[in-house]
Amino acid sequence: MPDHRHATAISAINVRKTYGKKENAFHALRGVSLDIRQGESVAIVGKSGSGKSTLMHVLALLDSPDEGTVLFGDNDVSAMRTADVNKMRNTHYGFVFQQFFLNGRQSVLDNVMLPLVIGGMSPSKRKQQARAALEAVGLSDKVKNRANDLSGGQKQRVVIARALVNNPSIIFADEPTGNLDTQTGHQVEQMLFDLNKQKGITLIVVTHDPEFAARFDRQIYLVDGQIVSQTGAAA
Ligand SMILES: Nc1ncnc2c1ncn2[C@@H]1O[C@H](COP(=O)(O)OP(=O)(O)OP(=O)(O)O)[C@@H](O)[C@H]1O
Repeated sequence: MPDHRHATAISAINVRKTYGKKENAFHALRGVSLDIRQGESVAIVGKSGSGKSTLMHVLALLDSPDEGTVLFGDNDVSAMRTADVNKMRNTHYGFVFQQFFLNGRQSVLDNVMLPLVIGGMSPSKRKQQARAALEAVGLSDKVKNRANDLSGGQKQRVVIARALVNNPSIIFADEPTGNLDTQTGHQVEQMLFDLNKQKGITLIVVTHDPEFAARFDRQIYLVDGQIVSQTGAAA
């Protein structure tokens, strides 16, 4: 068996991203290169406007760079067709993003099943997988509740269950504890690290919180769209 523990999960090579044109152009990423190993936990940190979310979106294949490339394993994403990129993202990635809201009027189960509906899985199989994901985040008793009728921390656990439901190899999270009180935030943090350590899921997180960032294998600091330093045991 090949040893995948130190294999590269994602690479960015000289990635540049500019918003707007001419005198309104804003260079959000100015030549970012990095490798993230399978099973690694990485925090992307930096001031507001430094390019954290832009980098996350590019790595997560939700946005494409203007220059440079992203590799997912051995796949050069810039050479792939959009439909294949979408399929790869849907199969391998899980998202804990604030802009991917839950549908408050739908049941918890329906919300968690959504990525599998998009992936075309059969109804009985997707129900089974969604229940397993909800069990993993301790919400088996809320399967039938409307998502609106949950606390903030429970909602975030539903979002994590939805991120987990396709058994992803990577989870991307943008400020996953941003709207939560300290104690609930710590529970959500712990849940993400447990998935990283126990299931070997690569974890890539944007955060403003220095204490949270310090718990990752590596911290990547962005200033004005460039990586200025990397710290941590894995740096
Ligand atoms: N769609 C867009 N159009 C124009 N400018 C944009 C767009 N998206 C982001 N920007 C600009 O690019 C820069 C980087 O934005 P980004 O969201 O990546 O920063 P961030 O480090 O995640 O910030 P925050 O911590 O405030 O979320 C910012 O100055 C922002 O104004």
